[in-house]
Amino acid sequence: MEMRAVEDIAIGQDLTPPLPPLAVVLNDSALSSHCSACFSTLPPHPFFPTTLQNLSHVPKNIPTPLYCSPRCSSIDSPLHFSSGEPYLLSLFLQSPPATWDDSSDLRLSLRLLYIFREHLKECSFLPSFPGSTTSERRLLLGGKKDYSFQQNQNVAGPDDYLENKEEQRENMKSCCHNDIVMERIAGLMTNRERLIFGENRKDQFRGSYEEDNLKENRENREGSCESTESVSERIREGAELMAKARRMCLDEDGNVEKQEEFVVEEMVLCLVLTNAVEVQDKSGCSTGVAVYGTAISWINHSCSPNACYRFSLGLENNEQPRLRIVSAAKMLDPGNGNCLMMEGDFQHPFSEQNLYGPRIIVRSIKAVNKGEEVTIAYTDLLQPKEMRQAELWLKYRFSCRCQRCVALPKTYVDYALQALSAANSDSPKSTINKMEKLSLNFDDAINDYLSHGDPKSCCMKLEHLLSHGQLLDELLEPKEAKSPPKLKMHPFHHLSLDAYTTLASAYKVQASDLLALNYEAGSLKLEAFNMYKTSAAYSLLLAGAVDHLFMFESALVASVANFWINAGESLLSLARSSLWDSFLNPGPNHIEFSSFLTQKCNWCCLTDTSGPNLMQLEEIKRQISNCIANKTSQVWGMLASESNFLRLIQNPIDFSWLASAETSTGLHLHVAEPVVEKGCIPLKAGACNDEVGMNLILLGIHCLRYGRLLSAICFGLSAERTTTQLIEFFKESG
Ligand SMILES: C[S@@+](CC[C@H](N)C(=O)[O-])C[C@H]1O[C@@H](n2cnc3c(N)ncnc32)[C@H](O)[C@@H]1O
Repeated sequence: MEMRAVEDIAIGQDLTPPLPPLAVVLNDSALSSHCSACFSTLPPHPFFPTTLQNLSHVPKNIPTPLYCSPRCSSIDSPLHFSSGEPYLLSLFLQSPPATWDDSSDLRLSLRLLYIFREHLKECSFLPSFPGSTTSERRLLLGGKKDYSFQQNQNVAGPDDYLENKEEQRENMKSCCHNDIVMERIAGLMTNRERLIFGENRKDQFRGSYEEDNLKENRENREGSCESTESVSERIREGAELMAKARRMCLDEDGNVEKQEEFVVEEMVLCLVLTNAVEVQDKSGCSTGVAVYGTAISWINHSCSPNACYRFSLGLENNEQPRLRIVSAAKMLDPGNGNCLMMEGDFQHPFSEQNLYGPRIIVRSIKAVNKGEEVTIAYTDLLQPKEMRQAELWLKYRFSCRCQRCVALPKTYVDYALQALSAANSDSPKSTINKMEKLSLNFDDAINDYLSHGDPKSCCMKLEHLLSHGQLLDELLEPKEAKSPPKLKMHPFHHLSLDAYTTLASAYKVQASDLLALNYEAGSLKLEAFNMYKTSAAYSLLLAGAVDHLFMFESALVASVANFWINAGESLLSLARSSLWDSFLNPGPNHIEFSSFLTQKCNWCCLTDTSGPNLMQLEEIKRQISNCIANKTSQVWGMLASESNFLRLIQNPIDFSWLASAETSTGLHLHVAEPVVEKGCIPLKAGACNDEVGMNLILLGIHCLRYGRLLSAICFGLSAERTTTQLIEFFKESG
């Protein structure tokens, strides 16, 4: 299945109304901070579950879902208890499973399994799924006696189907050897066979591949043989836990036989692994996981997608668009009733409460023609091709054949994400080995910060790796101690991009740790100030490097928007910091800050409060990025001064200097010439006589504005702050 546009659609438009999930759960870590029904942040006195179930059966001392209102509690808690979720949480706590570190996918699967069975009991006939409807019905309802269904006495319950346990098992097995039943439940693909057994029986790779792609696909698949086993082991362990939880919920002992098969649980778990999307809050942090209906779950992946999605927690008052995508099958045959039933018409038992859970909205990030396939990204698009392919194969068992993946030679972006600088003169084979080791060394350095809370060691190691491309064991015995540092990791390499993200955060943490230590000590203040500076510089470098790649791959818009916003906030926080008082007199803190935000920039539409008209997007983008380039050239020297690595970067926005750094070693990295117009007219500085500080503020405002403009493309104008809101924001944070 795939989804197509029903009409021509411009960039930055919603393709769906906000669609409610079939089922949704919070991550384990968000259970105590967010409402389990609507995902909003919990109030100081949250509400507990109101349940219809017999509470005496529910295990004690397990995390309880909390709610923002009695209404949310009454919507969600019956499902929480009926599905067996509390028992799964208790099993998780008693003996944490080896292959699952968070229970959310398993709890989501339990909820879906319950919902599917409720739905089947309420329908006198199954929706027109292709294939044997009877076997699907038998498969899902043929489980053990389920007391939670007793309320529906007037419809056929599971017991009416199969009383005998052996018969149930045999029936499940036979159902599962029916291809069609294995493939889908409620129209959603389970992918169970491929996930558990590796290759599909039908060779999905047969076809018109170019030789190179065939070879590469084979290598990716061979490389993941071992991981196929670990994936199936994980599914098996998860399904067993689900089965135990369901049996405990049914007032049984929860024992399962050693060789028992948990086919139904496996199918629903595989459906979750194949279709679930990670729910994120406004700041991009993952809060939970959800499965949506076919309108969303039938959207395929591309590494250069034309759409993205966002979540909406409240009711959006503005006019809601209709569904502007349909399945390819329906597009070809609009009268096809089978398809009609499958497209968004599946109603779960809680459908009257259509406000349940965070709703999803799909949005175009490129212009889409009528009839064109609508695609989204299942993976991080800032990974090079081989990494994306390996991840997609591991998680979904398909080889992506999108335009970006089949391009020969590779696209510029994929080339750049793996490029080494010309200073590297090793043979290709030793380069591959070295890169593998380097990658481990980067992971190790980042781990110092993330797992061991040691930002200082992390920064030291990462900067050394970035500027020398030298393995850490070489670091102990420097071979070329006297030679000047050379830029060996390319600034666009994916490891470099990861490193900038970590460095921006680790320097900021170090600075606040220092200030917390002793705010009054002058030397510490200076050190902290320098760390804030370096952190802002890394944020700017990250935004500049990804913006360069964005010029060649417009699907990177969501990432680049985020990086510009972070850079803007980081630069403005630096400019607003009271630490300036110690080193600059008078510092930019003395400037009437809001006057900067309200002044009109002569070269771009900085103070356009009505929000950008997306039709003029290209022009606005060009103007703002010119201002950014201009201001950057005036502050970069100051920002980069404390880091050996950053001093090697001549300009973090305009990378034309790299072309000359690429010497004669056979690597010809094409570096685009950025469109930079000189002579951005400075805003009127008012009483300010500190040029650096003023430029820093102007740069920060432009970065923020540019990031918000790009973010409006992916997430809508509501995500874009007006100038007035910006002033409020900085008044609060100042
Ligand atoms: C969420 S579903 C997408 C809809 C799916 N095509 C269907 O028929 O229901 C995810 C599954 O679709 C398939 N898929 C998605 N994108 C694909 C792509 N670019 N190439 C091949 N298969 C893809 C994979 O089997 C994947 O596990």
